[in-house]
Amino acid sequence: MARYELVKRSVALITLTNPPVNALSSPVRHAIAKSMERALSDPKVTAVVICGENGRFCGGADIREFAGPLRGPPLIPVLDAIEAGRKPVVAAIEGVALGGGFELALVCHYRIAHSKARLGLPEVTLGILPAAGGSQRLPRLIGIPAALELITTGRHISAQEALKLGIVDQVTDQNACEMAVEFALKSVGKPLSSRRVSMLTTPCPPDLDALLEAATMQVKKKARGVMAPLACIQAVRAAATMPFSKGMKRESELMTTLFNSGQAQAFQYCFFAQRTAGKWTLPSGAQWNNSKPREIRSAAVIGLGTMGRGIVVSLARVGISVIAVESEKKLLENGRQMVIGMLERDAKRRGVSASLNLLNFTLSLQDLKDVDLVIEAVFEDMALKKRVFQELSKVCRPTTLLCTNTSGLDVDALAGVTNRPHLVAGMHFFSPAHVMKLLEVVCGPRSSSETIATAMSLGKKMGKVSVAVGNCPGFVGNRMLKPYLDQATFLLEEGATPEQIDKALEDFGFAMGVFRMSDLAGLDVGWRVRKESGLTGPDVDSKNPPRRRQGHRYCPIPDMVCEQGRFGQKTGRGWYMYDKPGDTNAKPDPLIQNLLETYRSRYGIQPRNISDQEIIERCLFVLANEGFRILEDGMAARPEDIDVIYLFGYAFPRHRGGPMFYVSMVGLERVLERLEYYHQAHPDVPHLEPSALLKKLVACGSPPVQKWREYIKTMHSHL
Ligand SMILES: CCCCCCCC/C=C\C=C\CC(=O)SCCNC(=O)CCNC(=O)[C@H](O)C(C)(C)COP(=O)(O)OP(=O)(O)OC[C@H]1O[C@@H](n2cnc3c(N)ncnc32)[C@H](O)[C@@H]1OP(=O)(O)O
Repeated sequence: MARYELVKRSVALITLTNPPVNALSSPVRHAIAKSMERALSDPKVTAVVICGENGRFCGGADIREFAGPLRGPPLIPVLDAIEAGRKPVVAAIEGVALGGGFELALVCHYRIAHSKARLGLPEVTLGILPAAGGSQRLPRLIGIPAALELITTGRHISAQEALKLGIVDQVTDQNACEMAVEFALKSVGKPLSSRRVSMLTTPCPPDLDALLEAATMQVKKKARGVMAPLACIQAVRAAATMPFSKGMKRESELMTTLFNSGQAQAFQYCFFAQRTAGKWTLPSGAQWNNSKPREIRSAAVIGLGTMGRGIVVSLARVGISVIAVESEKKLLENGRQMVIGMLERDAKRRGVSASLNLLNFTLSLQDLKDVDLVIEAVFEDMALKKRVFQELSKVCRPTTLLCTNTSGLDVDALAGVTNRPHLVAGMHFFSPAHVMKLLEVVCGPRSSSETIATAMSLGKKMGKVSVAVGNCPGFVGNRMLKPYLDQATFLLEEGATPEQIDKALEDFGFAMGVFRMSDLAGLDVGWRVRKESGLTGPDVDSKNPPRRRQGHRYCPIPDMVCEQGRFGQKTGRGWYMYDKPGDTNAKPDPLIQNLLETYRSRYGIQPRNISDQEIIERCLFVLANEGFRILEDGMAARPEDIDVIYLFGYAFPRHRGGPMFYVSMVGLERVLERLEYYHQAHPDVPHLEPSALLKKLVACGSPPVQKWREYIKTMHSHL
């Protein structure tokens, strides 16, 4: 777990050896402690260098250990012994020094970093704070403002930025370990007291209170209801106002509170869920580690609407040449200008040059003969998409992969019109596609493992979190969204207002409630889908019987809002009113209030007081209930995949872990009982009926979410 060797006759080289990231697991902590003891007591040793195997210094504490009781030596005394030692210790930082790894570097007397190394204290993103002295040492080393920013955001910084901030002493393009050994030899005999960061006095700005207050306001606004950033601020305050030993005590108290809050578990679950989601499987036995993706050098995107433009940008900025296709000259020109503007702004932000030379624009599908992969992003109309796929089938070489960005149509039906159904898959991006991290990779029954491997790997290359899902209407994300949206509108019928529902969801942790979010996305999109599915429109007899469609309860209020030309922010009116079209400041609209009152009296609905608890339970339990059905149907391989989809595609609050993790924390028994209660009250809403899987899990003693997979027996697994 750590290798000890003597180099240059007098330098003890301690190499952490815990692949893949040299995390500070119990055996590693033990090995560091033993190696340091040996180095400090060996008279031949004059200096020590600590580095990590395989070009990675250290990825921090072993996060998996947080789930159980602490075993092995605690980290803090190990670190204190390094700092207090009488021989100079140099950290040779290659790859990453994160969290506890960064804290390890901070107790070394000198830090040498490779120019490509990245450093940071990402604990806040795991719902905790740097609790091995990081929150106390970093402010002493670089001052309060800079430390506050790094600790509350968890941002990784480059070696160059670390040098500028005074975190590292030297940056090198050469072997950091060899440089550190040379550096260590030169440090022998120099006084160490000023190199012990815990002994430094924190440079304290005169406006400390104002600074901390501003930081508090900022994190409260950015991460509603999240405890960790607030605890980080309190820890930094301790670094500014207390001696080191007292600050360490405060750091530890804050850490204990966070550890027991439940939020830390949710964040840490998210960390592993995100990594688990990349490990896809297909019923054929093909999976992430036995299927080879193809390399994609060139791609085409058909349709330059909002989605198509974002997809072009996502591809071009990772060096893939793109042919963008539109059907009319004006649309093509408009699309070209938008894409170029987006790429230029993106490049400016990242400090690189825009890869405009990778772009080609055309009106003709004939130009797609030689591309490796096509992503179709035309209007959401099956007949149109089928025509495009038939045409592509004729034009593209037989090995070209054909993907669709449909948000819910049958991918296999599209595969069926081509001469290569095995090379067809869905690549469902989320809007705006160059910003949103989620990609649902839709595996049709005929998609080959190579096709799925390629789509997943292309997603990763574009910086997306890709999740493999089965081919069913709405796939995973949008399939679950429908019952959630339905509940929100049923609650309107029953007496709630858009403001009340939004506030309950925002207090739960969503950045935006469902109605505010719908106004942002545009209400016309859902209206068009409802018309196409025969739920509304001139051909539907809305009065006979009222408030029912296709055998189930239906709320026509969203249609009535659209009929008034209220499509959300873009028209300046939606569920809320805005000062002008395009404004984002949502204000309650008396006209909506009026519409709701008129509607209720027309249908003889007596409005009732609805509690926030009912709003949360009905909206979120029904969301998870559909998630259970998706697992039963084999359309998602595991609950982690569903949670990742909701975290990255629908901004589900991370400190709640995702809908499936959330209900597991509420307690499945309670969720079942509440769904039964609501279903009894609303028997015409089938989505409220508890799913068979939920009942089964409760009957089996409500196992933790990581174990649900063992209880899911799907007859027809699609993944
Ligand atoms: C009750 C009071 C308790 C008081 C305790 C007080 C004492 C506290 C002492 C110390 C506390 C320290 C806090 C920490 O250090 S928290 C950890 C901080 N570190 C991080 O957040 C880094 C997390 N990792 C990453 O960001 C990346 O993995 C990275 C290192 C950048 C590498 O990225 P990449 O190359 O893309 O690789 P993957 O992300 O796919 O990871 C590869 C596999 O490694 C696993 N992994 C990564 N980091 C860790 C880790 N820190 N612990 C455990 N496992 C880790 C990851 O899950 C992947 O695994 P697999 O291949 O199985 O999927």
